[in-house]
Amino acid sequence: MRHSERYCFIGAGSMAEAIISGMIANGRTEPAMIDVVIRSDRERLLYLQDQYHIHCPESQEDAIHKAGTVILAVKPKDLLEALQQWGRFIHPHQRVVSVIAGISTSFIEQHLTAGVTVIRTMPNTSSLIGRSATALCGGLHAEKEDLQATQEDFNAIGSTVLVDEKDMDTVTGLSGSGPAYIYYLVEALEQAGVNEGLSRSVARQLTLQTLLGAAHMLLETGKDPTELRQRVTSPGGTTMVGIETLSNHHFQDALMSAVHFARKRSEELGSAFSPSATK
Ligand SMILES: NC(=O)C1=CN([C@@H]2O[C@H](COP(=O)(O)OP(=O)(O)OC[C@H]3O[C@@H](n4cnc5c(N)ncnc54)[C@H](OP(=O)(O)O)[C@@H]3O)[C@@H](O)[C@H]2O)C=CC1
Ligand SMILES: O=C(O)[C@@H]1CCC=N1
Repeated sequence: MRHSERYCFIGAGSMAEAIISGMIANGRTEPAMIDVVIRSDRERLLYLQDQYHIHCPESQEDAIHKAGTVILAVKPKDLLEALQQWGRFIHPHQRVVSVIAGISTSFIEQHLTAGVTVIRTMPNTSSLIGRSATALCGGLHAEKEDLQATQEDFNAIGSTVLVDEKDMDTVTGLSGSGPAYIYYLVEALEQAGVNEGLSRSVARQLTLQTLLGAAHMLLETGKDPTELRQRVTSPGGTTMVGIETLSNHHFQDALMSAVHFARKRSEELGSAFSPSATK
């Protein structure tokens, strides 16, 4: 016997909600097939049940036990407690999918019954609207069908790519945290427009459509970003001055450092949870 179609989320925060919302909206599963296990925040559970009409389990232990896929969606610092609290209800016929930054599949495997399939993923909050960029890798017991099924789950909320586990920290620094870098950029562009005299609503509309248009240009033309940038940059024109100014402020270095240090932070989060940590 392999997996049931039920999903059980351990953790009811922003990432759990983003995935639940995306999976329901995209028809990957039905609200009645989803349970959420909480630590203490009953109001949050009631909110999710009200908002998404997800299942209301009689017992949290049962909800975990009956699921085919158990999704670990707690903060790294809460993982050990969550595994100690709920891990004993997880059995080897289930698939455990972690969305937790920094934590290795081997650490999770070590704290579950021997043989449980563990998949490590790194989605992002754009899951909420079906636009996540998710990378994933399998642990020791993950078979091709487990990776395929998890890819199908996450394809319902965006795109997926399989990577080696050694690359998961980089992925976390790039596309896990990435939406925040883009929002930061948008804040600055919008504010720049306001500083130069535009109304906030006009500045926002122009910024967002520029962002959207550039993303679609990259996706739909398949052209290299350097080529597309050069096409905007007329010799002696405005863009040239803008790009020079960004370069003088080490704009690209700043982004590369952001990804580098976010990756290191992901590694640090994980190093507190090495597989040798006591069971
Ligand atoms: N936010 C993001 O953009 C992304 C986050 N992630 C990863 O997703 C994970 C969750 O992040 P996020 O959703 O932002 O965090 P939140 O703090 O929003 O949610 C964490 C949830 O876990 C619950 N929780 C903690 N301990 C337990 C427990 N023992 N049993 C059941 N539930 C428990 C918390 O409940 P309570 O409120 O009671 O503490 C809370 O509902 C993190 O590991 C993060 O690395 C991955 C990709 C992107
Ligand atoms: O900031 C964090 O730690 C999480 C992981 C990736 C995005 N948010």
